Amino acid sequence: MATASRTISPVRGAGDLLLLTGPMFAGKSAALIAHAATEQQRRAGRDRDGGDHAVLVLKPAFDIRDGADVVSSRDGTRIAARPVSEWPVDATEYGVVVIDEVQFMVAPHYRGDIVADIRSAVAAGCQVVAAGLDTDYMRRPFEPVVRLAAHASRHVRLSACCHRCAAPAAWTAKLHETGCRLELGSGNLYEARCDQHWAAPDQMAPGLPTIADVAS
Ligand SMILES: Nc1ncnc2c1ncn2[C@@H]1O[C@H](COP(=O)(O)OP(=O)(O)O)[C@@H](O)[C@H]1O
Ligand SMILES: Cc1cn([C@H]2C[C@H](O)[C@@H](COP(=O)(O)O)O2)c(=O)[nH]c1=O
Repeated sequence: MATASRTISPVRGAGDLLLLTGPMFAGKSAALIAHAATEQQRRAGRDRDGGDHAVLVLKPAFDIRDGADVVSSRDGTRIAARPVSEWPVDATEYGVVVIDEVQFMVAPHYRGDIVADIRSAVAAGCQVVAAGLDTDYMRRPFEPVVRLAAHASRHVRLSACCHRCAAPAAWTAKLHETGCRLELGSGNLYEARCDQHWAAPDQMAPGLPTIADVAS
């Protein structure tokens, strides 16, 4: 007697886009990694190829902050990722495509239009999860992220804790002006700030204690 095939691969339903935004330190990468890991586990047991073509994790090749081929969160979690500077031709072979730091996917770091690329993947049936900063250190919108919001079936805006008072922080502040809008960095150059404590680099109050200073 013939046994029924255990699975069909790749599993393909209706595509959709989940967008995760917020300032730095808000947990965007942590949420993205958790989502990718859950989908990898769920689909590994279900897909005929053991999940090899289940989840594709992408990051901009420009972002080498924590290693070229990994997405990592400040909470210590990490996941292997493919660095890209254009949309990969095999992306639609995957059921789920997860993308971190989508604000960097613009010229000269990315060839093409990331919003159009993601929309094509969704139209082809991929579940896309994208994370990125919605605003820069001057609170100016990051264009691809704001455009993506118009196409997201779900949009979750996360907040961080203000580095100055621990209140919910919607903004990122840059500690000194360098003249670069796109500049890799972490706590050395940026802080999460609430409405009360956000300031442009040239307006930074010197000597203001951080929550770390207050706690120690
Ligand atoms: N000011 C802060 N506000 C919130 N979380 C912080 C802060 N500073 C450090 N963290 C840590 O950073 C983690 C989130 O980091 P990460 O996932 O890298 O965020 P994002 O990708 O949004 O920058 C939190 O779970 C927490 O452990
Ligand atoms: C505000 C701001 C940030 N960046 C850079 C700094 C980091 O390398 C990333 C954000 O990483 P995270 O995972 O969200 O912490 O973006 C920038 O280039 N320009 C900015 O205005």
